[in-house]
This record gives sequence, structure tokens and C-alpha cells, in this order.
Amino acid sequence: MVSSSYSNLLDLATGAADQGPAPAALGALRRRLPSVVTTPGLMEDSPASPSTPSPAPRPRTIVVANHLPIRAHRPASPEEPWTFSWDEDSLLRHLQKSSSSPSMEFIYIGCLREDVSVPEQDAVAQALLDSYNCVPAFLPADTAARYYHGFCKQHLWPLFHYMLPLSPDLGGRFDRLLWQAYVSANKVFADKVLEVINPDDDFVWVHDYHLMVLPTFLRKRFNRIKLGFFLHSPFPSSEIYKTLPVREELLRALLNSDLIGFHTFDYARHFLSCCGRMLGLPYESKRGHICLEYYGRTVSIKILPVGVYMEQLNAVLALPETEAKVAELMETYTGNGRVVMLGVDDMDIFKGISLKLLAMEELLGQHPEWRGKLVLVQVANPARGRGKDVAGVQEETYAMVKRINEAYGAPGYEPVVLIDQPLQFYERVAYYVIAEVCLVTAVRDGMNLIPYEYVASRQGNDKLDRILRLCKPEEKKSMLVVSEFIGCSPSLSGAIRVNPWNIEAVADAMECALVLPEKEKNLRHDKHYRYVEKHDVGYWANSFLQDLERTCKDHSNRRCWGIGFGLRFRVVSLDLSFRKLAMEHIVQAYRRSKTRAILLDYDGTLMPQAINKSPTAKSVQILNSLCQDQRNAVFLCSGFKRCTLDEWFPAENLGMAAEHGYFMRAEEGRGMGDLHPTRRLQLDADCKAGDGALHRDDGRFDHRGEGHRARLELRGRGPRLRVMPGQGARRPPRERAHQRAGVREEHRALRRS
Ligand SMILES: O=P(O)(O)OC[C@H]1O[C@H](O[C@H]2O[C@H](CO)[C@@H](O)[C@H](O)[C@H]2O)[C@H](O)[C@@H](O)[C@@H]1O
Repeated sequence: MVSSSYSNLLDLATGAADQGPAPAALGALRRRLPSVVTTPGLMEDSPASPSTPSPAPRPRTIVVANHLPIRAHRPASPEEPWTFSWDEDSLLRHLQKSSSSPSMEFIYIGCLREDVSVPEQDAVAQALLDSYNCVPAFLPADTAARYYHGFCKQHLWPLFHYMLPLSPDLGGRFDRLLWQAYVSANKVFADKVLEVINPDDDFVWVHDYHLMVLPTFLRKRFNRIKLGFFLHSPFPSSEIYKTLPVREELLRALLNSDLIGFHTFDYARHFLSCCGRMLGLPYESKRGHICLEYYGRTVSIKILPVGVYMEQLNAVLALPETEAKVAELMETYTGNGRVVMLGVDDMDIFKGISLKLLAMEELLGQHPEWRGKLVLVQVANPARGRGKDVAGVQEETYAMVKRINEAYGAPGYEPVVLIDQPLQFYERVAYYVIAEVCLVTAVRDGMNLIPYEYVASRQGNDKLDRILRLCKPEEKKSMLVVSEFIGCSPSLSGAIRVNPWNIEAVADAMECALVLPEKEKNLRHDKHYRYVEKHDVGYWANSFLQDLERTCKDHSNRRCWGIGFGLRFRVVSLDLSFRKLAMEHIVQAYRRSKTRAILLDYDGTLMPQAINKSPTAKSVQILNSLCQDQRNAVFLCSGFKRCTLDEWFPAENLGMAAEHGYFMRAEEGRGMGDLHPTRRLQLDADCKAGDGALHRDDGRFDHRGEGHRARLELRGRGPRLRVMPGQGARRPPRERAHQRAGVREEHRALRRS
């Protein structure tokens, strides 16, 4: 299937720059080398003789993310080596541990959270590779700061969470230096992938907004790379996204992936609208999958929210320290007749902690019966970004907690308990176990797994049931109050959904969550638990990787050409049967034929992409002589204005579609000239007057004329005109029949042309 979005087929046809996969020899060499090489040195020959058939390679997925799922421990003295351990809280680690394909090997590429000095880097890289299959990316300190704290945290993160940089104090204005650092950092990650990849066999899975231009670097090197991308943050509405000065670069870079994943339907919808509105790319549904066609490549869209790692949660629930902590918390709270509501959030501007506190204040104000009884335990993890906005959130939180506790507290009773020290995972789980309600009032969050963790923890186990004094499994319950602006919200149909900005409504929802009949709480819990257990992180990862494999299975049946510079690089992919037209074939066919339709494009095809866009005298002369030949129907398509084309191409008998088909001039008696003349003139006249023609964002022009509606579609498979009887003035039946016949004829004429 050939894309309608080729901009320059001549570029493509010169084909010299086929940057397809490495030639066979290089491919074989790469396979003979160990998969990963990080330190220079002599390689031993492969033990297998050339005639020994090599075993089928083990499938590998290279997982690339900003941070490795590793904790690095700095040595006490420079003589000692660094030590490492897995970061058991990392989603990327969970992804591997819950993979359903035991033969799949995972390699991780990412930064360490700790700074490693340049002389130590080789040893650290080797140790990580040998023991953890991890390849660290080391960024120069200034690039790292500008890339992460700069472009990621100051620009992308706020914008993707709907915060516009309206002033230097609010969000911060776009800074091109930070953008350049982002691109450079992505390039460092790309180089690491290129060091380890077996391009014919390996899958690459890139994670999150930190690495959005990485797909372009990778596809540039290996045109047929099997590449997936998952965005963990929200993808904002196109009205927000389009304010980003590098909006097109990021979209085009993502489109160099084969599969792009989002947590929710809305994020995917926003991305697709951006592709439609900013790049003119429509999407389609192919056998139940949403796809975009980008220069002949199929880019699939995956909508699947991530899940929690159930095995780990169950293991932590069974720990003796968890049981001890649960018993301790039961004594502190339940033993004293308290009911706990729980919030667990990073202390950042999008988590809505202060809105939650306002709602708690409102609840206690409106419902005196809860005073002395209800406790909001708010766990606040340290923010991951830095800046005055974070300090502002902290200040406001402390002030509000103080105010509420002063207003409604009593000796031995604090309505709000703020825990702003990092908790161990088992401690957090213990809080989940004893909490009657979990509250998430973030104003924006990509997904947020806190409600899932809470539900799974409330399911608990037999021992915890005894500590909680639950007699029957049916008595298990959990209640969720969640913001409608977070990614997990659509999956939690039993949660009470709130607009976190509506303080009274949140307070009502909190109260409702407390007083709902027990039976109702049991049912909601059961429903959520069944969902959370099934849709765990393994389900998510396996489903993504399966879709990636499916999307890439045709790669070897395509011919690929890389075109475009820098971040405009893209791959044109064509069927294997596609052949470059040879001049002698054209000349022979031209001589043989008696009736010829010659369709020409004037935007970069007939003439080079030049500053002076007017045709050369020679082009005009050739065009004139083509038009003079009675056997030829010549038609010129262009994005230029009609008056400009009229001036440049005075040839008689030349058909023309100006402004990408908005204006059509048919060469009389042929091609477009076969259109029903009255209708065509009427349409043309109306369009000229700007009357009744409506340009839509999806590349369609709708026109309402007397008694008919016309739609000119410029996207997809090329210009198409559909004329339909309208709801306007009704005509007599005979005239209507005549009209329909005319419409059919127009249709046929257009298809022919
Ligand atoms: O702070 P960063 O290092 O830039 O990382 C951003 C966040 O990444 C992770 O959260 C995101 O992915 C989660 C899982 O898909 C999702 O639940 C969450 O909504 C996303 O924001 C990480 O869990 C966060 O701590 C980071 O802030």
C-alpha cells in the first residue's frame, strides 16, 4: 500500500541512499559478536565453525528508559567498587519479572540516578552488563541537567499535564538550548542501543516522554528496526499540544516507531488529532487496530493502561513486617475508634494535595459527626523535579495541615496526619490495608497506580483478615474516590469519580464513600479486585510486545528508503514489487499509446525544491508541447494559488487542480472536463465566493449548494469529490433522477482521473 503522504517521489526513486538493514556480511558479523560490547578489546573467534548452523537466536527486547531499574551504591572509598541492586519498585523490573515468555531476554538501557565520574564509568558499565544485563547511558553533567530538569521537567512534563508557559514564572518560556540538550541526550541513548542491537531480531521498547525523539535516531540507522514506544504521561489535547514550538518534530519522531502505546483512549485520541491537524495524517482502523500510514509504513496505536505487579504485592502482604505494621496501625487508629482515609502522592503541583486537604476541611466543617473520628493520612513522597513550584506546594500543604489540625483537632486526635518521610514499600502497603477509603485528587496524572495497589492490598490474605477481624472473604471492601483527570479513572468503574477542583463535590464524595452500605462496598471491591488482578503489569507488557511483533511482521517484505534531514527524517516503505520507472520504458509506452492521461505534480516534483518556485522556460515549453498533442490529456496538481498557476502555465488544454485541489480547472472535453458542467461551475463559483464551502480540520471541504451537498476530500487516497443530494430545495423527481445520474457520472469521471 503506497502512502498518499509521499512528498517527493523523485528523491525516493534516486534510491541511492537505501539505508535498509546492514548488508548481509555486516549482519552476520554482528550476530557473531557477543550481543553486547561496552569495553574496547580483542574479540575471540566464535567457537562455531562457519558450516555449523547457528541456533535460532533467543528473542530479545531492549528496554530503553530514562532510568535503569537499578540502585547504585557509591563505594565508601575510591579503591572499592560500586555495588548495585535491582530497584524492585521499578515498573521496568516488574515488566521483566512478569513476562509470560521465559525465553525472552531483556536488556535495559538508561541512566543511573547517581553521578559516576568519567574514570569509573567503564568499570561500572561492565559490572552492570555482566550481572544485570543493563547498559548505562552516561550524560555529561550539563547536558543531563538541561535535558532532565530543563526540557523534561520544565517544558514537556508541565505541558503534557496541561500547564501552559504563560509567563516566565508560570511554567517557564520555551528555551531552545534545553531542547538541544534533550535532542543530544536522546542521541546518547540511541548510541547505546546501536552498540547492543541485533537489528534483524531484537525488539526495542522505548519508555516515556524523556525519549520522544529517540525513535528517529534509531530508524535512521536501521530502517526496519522493530520499535515500540509507550507514553506513561498524559498526551494533552491538541489545543494544548500545538503550543509547543517543537510540536512537529516530536510527532514525526514518534511516528518513526512501529507501535505507540497510551494508557487511555483520550490520550490516543489527542495524539491522533495532532497527527491529523498538524501533519495532515488521517488514521484508520485495520482489523480492529487503529493505525496511521506514514510514508508507506504502518504505525499502530495501542491503548492499554499499565497494571501493578501482583506477585510482588502479594509477597509484601505476606511479610511478617507488614503484618506487624498492620497490627500497629490497627491499634493506633481502629483501636481508638478512628476511620482512616488514605492519600499517597508525590509532592508536586499536579497531585492536588491541597485540593484534597480543602475537601477534608469542608467535610469536617459540614459533618461534625466525623470530627474526632475521621483521619486523613497523607503520604507525601518527595517531588522528583525541583523548582519554586515544588517549594510552593510544600509550603501550602504544611500551612493547610496546621490550619485543619488547629481547627478540628483535639488532644490525642489529629484529623490530618502528614507523612513526608519516604516510607518503605511494606509500610505503605500496611497503610493501604487499614484504610477505609483511598483518595486520589490529582489534577492530571498519566495513570496513577495508587488505587490499584490499594485495592490489591485490601484483598489481603488470610493472616491479614484475622488481624483485621474479617470473618468471611465476602466482607472484604475498599472504596475509591478518584479524580476524573487521571489515567486510571476510566478503568475503575466502581470508584466515585470527582472533579478535584470542585471542593464541595469532593467532600460529598468522601462522605459518600464512608457511609455507603457495606454490601455495596463489598461489591465494588470485588469488581475492582478482579480487574486489577487480571490486568497486571505482565498482562500489559505481554500485550504490548505481542502487538509490536504483529505490527513488525511485514518489515522484511518492504523496501525502505530513508529521506529527510535531522528530525524530519522518515522512512518511505514500499511493497517489494515497487520498481523505479526506467526512462526507456516510459518512452516506449508513450510512443505506443494513442490516448494518454498525464498527471503532473508541481510541488517539488516537476521542479526542484528551490527558492524560486516559478517553472523554467524549458518546463513550460515541454508542457506546451505535451498539451498540443491531441492524444494527451494533461493535468497539473499543485498547492500553489490558482492565479499563480494561470500566470506560470498559460498552455491551452491544460487541466489544473490548484491549492491542493480546492480549485479545479478541467481541460475541456477531457478528464475533469467530463464533470457535469453546471454542477462544476456552480461549485467553482460558490467556492470562489467563499460561500457554502467549509474547510474542516480533517482535510475535507464540505460545500452546500442548492439541492446538493458536495464533499471534496484531499486526504487519504488522493482527491475525491462526493456529491450528494442535499436537504436544501427539493426538486421534481425527474430532475432528481437526472441529478443522481449526473452525480454518478461525476464520480466515475473523478475516479477515472
Ligand atoms: O519524574 P520522572 O523521572 O520524569 O518520571 C515521571 C514519572 O514516571 C512514572 O510515572 C508515570 O508512569 C506511571 C506508570 O505508567 C504512571 O502511573 C504515572 O502516572 C506516570 O506519571 C513514575 O511512577 C513517577 O514517579 C514519575 O514521576
